Amino acid sequence: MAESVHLNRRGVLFVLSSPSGAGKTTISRKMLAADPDIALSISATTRPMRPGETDGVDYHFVDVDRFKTMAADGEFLEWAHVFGHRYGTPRDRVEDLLAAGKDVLFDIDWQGAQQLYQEAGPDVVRVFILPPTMDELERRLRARGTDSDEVIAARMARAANEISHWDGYDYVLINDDVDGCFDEVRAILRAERLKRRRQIGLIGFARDLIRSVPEADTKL
Ligand SMILES: Nc1ncnc2c1ncn2[C@@H]1O[C@H](COP(=O)(O)OP(=O)(O)OP(=O)(O)O)[C@@H](O)[C@H]1O
Ligand SMILES: Nc1nc2c(ncn2[C@@H]2O[C@H](COP(=O)(O)O)[C@@H](O)[C@H]2O)c(=O)[nH]1
Repeated sequence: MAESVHLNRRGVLFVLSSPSGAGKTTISRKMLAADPDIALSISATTRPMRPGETDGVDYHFVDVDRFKTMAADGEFLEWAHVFGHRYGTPRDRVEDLLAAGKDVLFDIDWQGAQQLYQEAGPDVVRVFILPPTMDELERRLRARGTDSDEVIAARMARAANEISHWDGYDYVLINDDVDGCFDEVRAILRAERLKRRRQIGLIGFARDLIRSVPEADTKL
């Protein structure tokens, strides 16, 4: 049997953004459950914890002073104000995951996606998730049952602004059906992992293959 070949590859920084309620947390959870090679970047936030959330799992819940210190100390890869609170991506966890050979999943808004792209360029893959309609977006926010009417109104008011950044993304999906959208997200990740520029040592591997043919005609 032929020897199997394994090339290492650069990790993917996989960003999911959407207006609040379109379903990125739902899709993220499915991805993490289905794929041991990708792990979640756990953001720090100053927003209050929701029922069902766990500190250190869903977010690191910190107060404003702590957040400001972390930002001043350069602990964030990116951070932004969203819905009147601060949210940021701690640098250490992302670097540790990449060093361990994992891909990293980010559930962040368009401001974070832009900053991350400035930091890490083509290692970043940006996916934007749209709701099928704005009525359905509001229905999902209400059905989630985690936010007051006031919070839901603020999120709906901001949704159009968030959607207006759709063209800053590499892929745009409509989350009509969760399973269908999840399949599309997985297909994107699978294809992105195979991209030539992510394969470390591919140039040398191809060159050695060519050189291993003594009489090779490499001229066109
Ligand atoms: N395709 C879908 N059809 C119906 N309901 C959905 C679909 N996708 C997600 N939902 C539901 O919509 C609600 C909002 O989804 P979710 O919390 O994943 O949104 P989100 O984009 O992560 O929001 P936020 O930015 O506020 O965290 C949840 O109750 C989820 O179960
Ligand atoms: N720029 C960043 N945006 C983030 C980060 N973590 C989460 N988010 C985004 O905030 C909103 C609201 O999230 P919610 O959990 O309060 O509903 C949503 O769009 C998230 O994607 C972050 O570290 N940086």
